[in-house]
Amino acid sequence: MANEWLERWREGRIGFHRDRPHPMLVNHWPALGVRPGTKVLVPLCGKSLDMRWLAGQAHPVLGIELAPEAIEQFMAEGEGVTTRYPQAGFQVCRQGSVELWCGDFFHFHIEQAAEIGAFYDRASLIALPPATRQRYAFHLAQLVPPGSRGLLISLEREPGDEGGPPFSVLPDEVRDLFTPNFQVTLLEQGEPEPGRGFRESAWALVRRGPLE
Ligand SMILES: C[S@@+](CC[C@H](N)C(=O)[O-])C[C@H]1O[C@@H](n2cnc3c(N)ncnc32)[C@H](O)[C@@H]1O
Repeated sequence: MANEWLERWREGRIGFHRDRPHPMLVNHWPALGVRPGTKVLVPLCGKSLDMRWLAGQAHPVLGIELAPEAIEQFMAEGEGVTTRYPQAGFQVCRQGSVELWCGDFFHFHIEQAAEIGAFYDRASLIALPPATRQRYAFHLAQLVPPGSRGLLISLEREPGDEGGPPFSVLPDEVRDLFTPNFQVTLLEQGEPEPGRGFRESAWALVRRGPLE
């Protein structure tokens, strides 16, 4: 799967990338009540402009992405000085308050996640095949402290369409994956995208404490 993503980036097959901040992020993030200054983890971040939007809301951003092309393009399309340094087996690029770690999300561990207090997933869970999604939900839960809030933007394909990525993740699966460690609230179910048949949905997640 990793090779497929690297190939997609090399060949520029990145139909998932949006050229403006996602409307569900813009509409729902403010109501989550994440304090300005809270660092936001963005797993499987691509070169999403959502990270610039979050930075514009006074959030330091830590994105994790496999493909070096994605990170280089993000930096080239942004403004300001880019610094590069190795950290914990990842190559990190920083521009302003956005730092992008190049490597596998599943190799990013709690010791590196110390300052993280919120998270944002658009098209990350749904980029992963079924067997890996459970691992993703568990790994995310390990990285964020109790009380952390996040926004998840998931996707459903038309009934019977089993293709992917992006994979179809139905609301019951979102609940099953995250309920063990998060409070899960459906915020919005969007309309099917014309011509594509995908339908995105926005979810608020709050990391539970050990006794909740
Ligand atoms: C569907 S794209 C979504 C990107 C971004 N979230 C967005 O909304 O544009 C999924 C991204 O995850 C990256 N990816 C896939 N598996 C990964 C992994 N295990 N660790 C880090 N990045 C990964 C891919 O290279 C790709 O850029």
